Amino acid sequence: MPPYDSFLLVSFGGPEGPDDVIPFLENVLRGKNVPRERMMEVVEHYQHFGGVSPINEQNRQLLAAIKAEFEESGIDLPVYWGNRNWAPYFEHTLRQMRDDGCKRSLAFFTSMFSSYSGCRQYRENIIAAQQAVGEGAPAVEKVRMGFNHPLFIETLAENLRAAAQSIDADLMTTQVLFTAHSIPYSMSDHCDYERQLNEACCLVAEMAGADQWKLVYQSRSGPPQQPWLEPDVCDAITELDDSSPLGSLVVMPIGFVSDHMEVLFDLDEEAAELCKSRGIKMARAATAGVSPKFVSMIRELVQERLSDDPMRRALGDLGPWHDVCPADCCLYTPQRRP
Ligand SMILES: C=CC1=C(C)c2cc3[nH]c(cc4nc(cc5[nH]c(cc1n2)c(C)c5CCC(=O)O)C(CCC(=O)O)=C4C)c(C)c3C=C
Ligand SMILES: [Fe+2]
Ligand SMILES: [Fe+2]
Repeated sequence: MPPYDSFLLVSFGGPEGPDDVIPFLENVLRGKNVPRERMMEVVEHYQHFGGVSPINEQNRQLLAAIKAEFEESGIDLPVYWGNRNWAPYFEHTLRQMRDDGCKRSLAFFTSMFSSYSGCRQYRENIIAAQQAVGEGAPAVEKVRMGFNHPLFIETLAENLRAAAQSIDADLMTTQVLFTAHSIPYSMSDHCDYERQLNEACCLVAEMAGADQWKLVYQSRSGPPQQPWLEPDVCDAITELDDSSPLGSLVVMPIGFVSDHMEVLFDLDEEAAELCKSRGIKMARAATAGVSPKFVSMIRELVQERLSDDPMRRALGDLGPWHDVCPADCCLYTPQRRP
């Protein structure tokens, strides 16, 4: 194998104007069992913010921060960026990389937890793009999942403490809700999504000194008869507040690496409104975004693959995740509508 000669940021993509919203969502939902009405609801969320998702701008900033971090650490790899659902698409990026002479690339996926969507589907997308580019397309290998990396856990623990401080809440007594994207059981049954999420929540809560926490879900898209991971964040707030008034609440979107539309709408609008109507003081903790420790974690995940050193840093009980996905990693057999 040739040595690694480039870095690829692999992400989701988002619309950059009102006319992009429907074609973007059609890309997202291709092959997924999601009713058209749910898609139209999400169209409204995006249009509410002018049809622009913050995710692309966040990825541009992340890429610039990674480039600077590599330069500072003496890592001599050019950086590239490709998306699943919006430009720059993988095919375009891989073609550019081939033209620039890249043969073998290390990729970071903007998903910290294993699932079809965050692991296997990206690998399938990259294979399809390599086939489309044809002869000379670079090989792409992903770095391991970073859900239990000390620098990820430290970043979130700091953000959790800052959110609690912003509403004068004591984390020893305040309810914390960690949220992640809900997925259908047909997906979660074949991956370690829940196990990794629970581990990361435990580690962040322990490091931040948060005693009362719960993992909940958001952004469910499936038809009502299909089971998806629960409870939903708003149902959880209602239930907890009904059983004993919450007073204050900290919500941390642990399943998302940046403040994109799902965070802005489902948490900063919907959950915040619910809390306001119930007199609950709510703070939403920041995502990892481009915080220096998170960028350093990405650099460390790359550096460990460039060296022969088998050392892999990880906190908790699950150990460092695999460098190379096994054949059955994150399978998904969507139940299609008849
Ligand atoms: C069957 C599973 C999923 C459906 C249906 C689904 C619909 C859907 N998702 C978005 C927007 C985003 N989803 C993101 C992450 C994400 N989505 C799923 C699963 C489904 N989404 C998972 C398991 C994950 C986490 C792993 C990952 O891919 O990141 C993100 C974040 C992406 C990022 O890079 O941060 C967005 C944005 C929409 C609009 C949508 C349809 C209604
Ligand atoms: Fe999603
Ligand atoms: Fe996987």
